[in-house]
Amino acid sequence: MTADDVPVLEVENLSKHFGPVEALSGVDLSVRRGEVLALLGDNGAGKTTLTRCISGLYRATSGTIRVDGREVQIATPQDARDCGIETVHQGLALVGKMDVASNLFLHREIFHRNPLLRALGWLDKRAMAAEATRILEKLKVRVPSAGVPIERLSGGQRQAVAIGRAVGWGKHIVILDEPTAALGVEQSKHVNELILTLKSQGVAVLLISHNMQHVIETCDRAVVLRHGRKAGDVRIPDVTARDLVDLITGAVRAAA
Ligand SMILES: Nc1ncnc2c1ncn2[C@@H]1O[C@H](COP(=O)(O)OP(=O)(O)OP(=O)(O)O)[C@@H](O)[C@H]1O
Repeated sequence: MTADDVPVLEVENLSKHFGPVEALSGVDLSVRRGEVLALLGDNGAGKTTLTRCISGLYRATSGTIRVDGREVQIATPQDARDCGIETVHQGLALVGKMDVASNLFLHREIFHRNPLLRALGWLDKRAMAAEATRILEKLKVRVPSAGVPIERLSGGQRQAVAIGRAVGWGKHIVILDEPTAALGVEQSKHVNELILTLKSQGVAVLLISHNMQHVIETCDRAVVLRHGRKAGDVRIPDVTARDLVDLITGAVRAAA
């Protein structure tokens, strides 16, 4: 087995109960390097609960999570980050008044090289802007400059900056929670292109989406949840958008 055959992220028999509510029951999934896996399901199917267990916001009731073939214990968001898992939540958690570079470096600021200025908490803004520009170029993200405040960017550009922050630090597993939900056609196209760029750079992407066309265009495989259980694990080239909707809803179509 080569390194590329080992899933970078593997979830086995994962369950999460909230009191009597079985939000997830015995769910398995795996994602490989450079693979985009869609996580699909109707409202309440368990998608958010599953990604929260992987990103350390919830503690699973039972089950195993492996990263690069090794079992890991994820009890906090920091544990998930330490394993190389970053999540871009729908709220994005960007600071509107701060510029692109400062947002990319939030909690990872580069301090001034001069020891005195460093001790006073001065940031090396020039180094941060240069590194931010490098990250954005690598991801082919187009923003006017690293110095522009986030509040002046479009929704798609903000999404791209949030994704850049997630993967710009060598993280190799990224969970994207409906990244195009609030975007128009053109902006969604850019975000989908960014997802394909991540794929080409070997990042494993777990994508929650309700947009079947986007799933068909960007994903390699889809895991479908229904009432907290896995209802399907399909290769995208083998299915149509209609097949995916049927798996999500549990509809049984008469044979043609
Ligand atoms: N904190 C909680 N306490 C109790 N029940 C919860 C909690 N979070 C989720 N649930 C329940 O778990 C089930 C799965 O919810 P979840 O939010 O994971 O679904 P989802 O697939 O993400 O739905 P949506 O697409 O609407 O966001 C639902 O029945 C929901 O009511």
